[in-house]
Amino acid sequence: MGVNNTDSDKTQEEEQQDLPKVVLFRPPPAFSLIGEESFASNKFHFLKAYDSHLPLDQFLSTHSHSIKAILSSGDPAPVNADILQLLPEVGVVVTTSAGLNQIDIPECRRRGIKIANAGYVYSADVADLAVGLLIDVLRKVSASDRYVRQGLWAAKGNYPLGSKLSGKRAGIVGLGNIGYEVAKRLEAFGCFVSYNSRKKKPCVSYPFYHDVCELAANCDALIICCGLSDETRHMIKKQVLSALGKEGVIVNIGRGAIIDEKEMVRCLMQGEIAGAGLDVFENEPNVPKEFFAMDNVVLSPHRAVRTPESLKDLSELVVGNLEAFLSNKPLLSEYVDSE
Ligand SMILES: O=CC(=O)O
Repeated sequence: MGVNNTDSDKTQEEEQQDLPKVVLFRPPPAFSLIGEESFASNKFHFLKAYDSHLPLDQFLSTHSHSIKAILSSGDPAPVNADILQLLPEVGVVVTTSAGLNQIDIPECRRRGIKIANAGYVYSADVADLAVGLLIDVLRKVSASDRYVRQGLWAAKGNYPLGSKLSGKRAGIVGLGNIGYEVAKRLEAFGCFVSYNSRKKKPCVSYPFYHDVCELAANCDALIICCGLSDETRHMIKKQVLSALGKEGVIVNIGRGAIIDEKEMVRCLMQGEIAGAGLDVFENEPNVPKEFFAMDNVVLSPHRAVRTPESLKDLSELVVGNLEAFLSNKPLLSEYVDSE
C-alpha cells in the first residue's frame, strides 16, 4: 500500500525547499559576525551559490525559476546584467551594504527589479568612525600611542602637538544619510560645515559647493561620505588634493576608488596634504605599503559600518525587506534613484 506524503509529514528540510528562494553569491560578513540564524525566516529559504560545486551560471540556471530575490553583500560579487539575465523571476535585490556600487542599478530598473539597501542602520556608526579618524589624524592619537608603547616618551621627550578640531572648516563630500550624521557631529564639535553633493539640499543651511575643488579650497578637512559610481570614481584627484593644500587632511569612509589613491600617496609623501584617515582603499584588502611608514595616516580595515548593534539592526532590516517583498508589501528601505 502506498504512503501519501501529507504536508505534516514533510521534514523541515523539505518544507524549506518549498519556500521562495533568496540566492546568495558569497556569505555576507554579517553571517559569521552575528550568526546566520539572525537572518532566518519561515517565509524564504537561502540558496547559497557559494556552497555549490557547479559553476555559478549553471547553478543559477538550475534554480532560475524558484529564485525570487537576491541577497547581495557588496564587492566582490557583482549583481550585473549577466547574472540578472539568468534569473527571470527575481523581483528584488536586497543588499547588506550601504554602498550599491556592486549592483547594476540601470539594469535592475530596466527589468523592474526593486532594490533595498542598508538604509539608515549603519549611518551613526560610520559617522562616529569618520569623526574618530579625523580626531585621530588631527590629534595624532594612534601615532602618539605608538610613540608611548615604543618607550620613546621617556627616551626622547614629548611627541609633537596635534591640531585642534574645534574651529576647523569641514567639507563633507556627499550629504546623504551618512554625510548628514557626520555634519551634525562635527557641528557639535565646533566645526564649520560645508558640503558638496549632486544637488543642493533644501533642508540644510550649510554652504553648498557645486564644485568639489572649490569645497576643498575652502576647508581644512575633507570627509568623503558619498557612494562610488562612474561619476564619483577618482573624483578626488590631483587638483582637489592640491586645493585642499599642505595644511589640509582627508578622511574617507565612502569607497577607496573615490580618491585617486596613487595621487593621494604622492601628495602625502611630498607633504602636499597634511594627513589622512582611511577606512576604505582602492584594492582591499591590499593597502599601499607607503602608508605603513606615515605617522600622519590612520588606517582602518573597512570597519566603519560594523558594530554588533548595527549588524543586529541590519539582520532585522534584511529579513523585513525580503518578507515584505514576498508578501507584496512596501520595502522597508527601498532605494530610490533621486536619493
Ligand atoms: O562599506 C560598507 C557598506 O557599504 O555597507
